[in-house]
Amino acid sequence: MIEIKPVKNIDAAVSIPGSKSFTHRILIASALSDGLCSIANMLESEDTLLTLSTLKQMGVKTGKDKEKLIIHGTGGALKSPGKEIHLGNSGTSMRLMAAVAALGDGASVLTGTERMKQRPIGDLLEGLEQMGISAKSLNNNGCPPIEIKGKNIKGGTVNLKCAVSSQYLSAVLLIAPYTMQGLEINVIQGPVSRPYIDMTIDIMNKFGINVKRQGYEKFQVQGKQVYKSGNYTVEPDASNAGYFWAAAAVTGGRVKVRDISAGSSQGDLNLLKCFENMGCQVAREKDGITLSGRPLKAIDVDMADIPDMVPTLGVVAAFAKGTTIIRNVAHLKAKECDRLSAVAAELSKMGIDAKCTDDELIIKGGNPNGAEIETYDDHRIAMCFAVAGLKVPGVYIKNEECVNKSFPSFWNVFEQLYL
Ligand SMILES: O=C(O)C1=C[C@@H](OP(=O)(O)O)[C@@H](O)[C@H](O)C1
Ligand SMILES: C=C(OP(=O)(O)O)C(=O)O
Repeated sequence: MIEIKPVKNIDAAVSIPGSKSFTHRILIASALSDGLCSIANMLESEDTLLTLSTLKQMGVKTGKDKEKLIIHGTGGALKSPGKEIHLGNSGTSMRLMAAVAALGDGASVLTGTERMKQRPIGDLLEGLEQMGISAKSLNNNGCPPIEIKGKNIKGGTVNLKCAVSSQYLSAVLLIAPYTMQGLEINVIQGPVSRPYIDMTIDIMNKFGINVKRQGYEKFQVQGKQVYKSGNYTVEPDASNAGYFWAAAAVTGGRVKVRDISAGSSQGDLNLLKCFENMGCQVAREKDGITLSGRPLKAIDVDMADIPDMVPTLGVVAAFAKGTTIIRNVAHLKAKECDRLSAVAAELSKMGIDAKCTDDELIIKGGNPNGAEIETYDDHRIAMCFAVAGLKVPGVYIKNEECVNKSFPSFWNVFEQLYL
């Protein structure tokens, strides 16, 4: 357990490690590419290392060139690992690698933590089956462990439900170039978390693959193609930058996150718009983005597209004047923990009137008190409640090492707020 000490007059500039979502995608596209790829500034965290080690177990060779990771592309010819693959509680690894495993030469079994065994994947398995892949939930409950058997994937038309997770669509898109007939994907529910689909297509384009699309409803990719190898640099993680802008918002200070660009396809940058609507000032510059805190007022906001920023905004809302309503976020119940209940419970411990419905979080701003915060083994709960402790004495974060999932250096960067 770690105690967070309050701090006044924050005026800091911080650097954030590479994006988790881009790292997963670049690792996969590189592994399936036609030659040598180099990756600079990749995120080395629990989750991204799970994706990398799974690729290695599927026969992908890697090396190092100074700080860069080198990946020898396989052209899409993967071998099946021959033993169960553990993907921890990394939903992105589980969903994306479920599709990639179909390129293996035999069966692959993917599993994870007890929580992962409760996180749904059935709609993706149905989609994979429509492409001619055998995809089974081994406990017949639409959750991991799963068994995938593919090889020469037929492709064709897939009707995909993406009301629970956009990762199902990203997964199917990423292997679409490796199908025989190409793929036409019709999204028949959702999608939630839409910017992650744009990020997937962004990476596919950078690796030389064209995706035809009609909004978020229909996607077409030609078959029998291979990703082009090249050199890639991972941009800083916008979701993890959010905690540092939140620190400025809550304390009335100023924090610059270096090297993050307002033009990025990372949807979580839209958290900044929420903070502006709450009264903060944002300067989007060439070398980074700075947020200056001001007196906060409540907002009414739809966060379906940026689920990972809900806990962050929830904590900031506890310090705002009025009642904040965060709408259309049912998918938060299927994350590392049930994040709607977790945020409401921990804010309540801090003396804040906070409650959730099936798809909303409702927070009445006030004067939070200190508390021992339960983190539910969820990195984002640990990081966003740490922000509250910058303003309120007596905030303790339990199991603080759970930040390793996406941001192992979080506590070191956090300390820079005290300099
Ligand atoms: O594709 C991705 O990289 C992600 C998609 C989102 O999940 P959902 O689409 O399940 O909401 C997000 O919560 C997760 O952290 C990363
Ligand atoms: C939901 C998250 O990750 P994943 O789905 O990859 O476990 C997250 O990082 O907040």
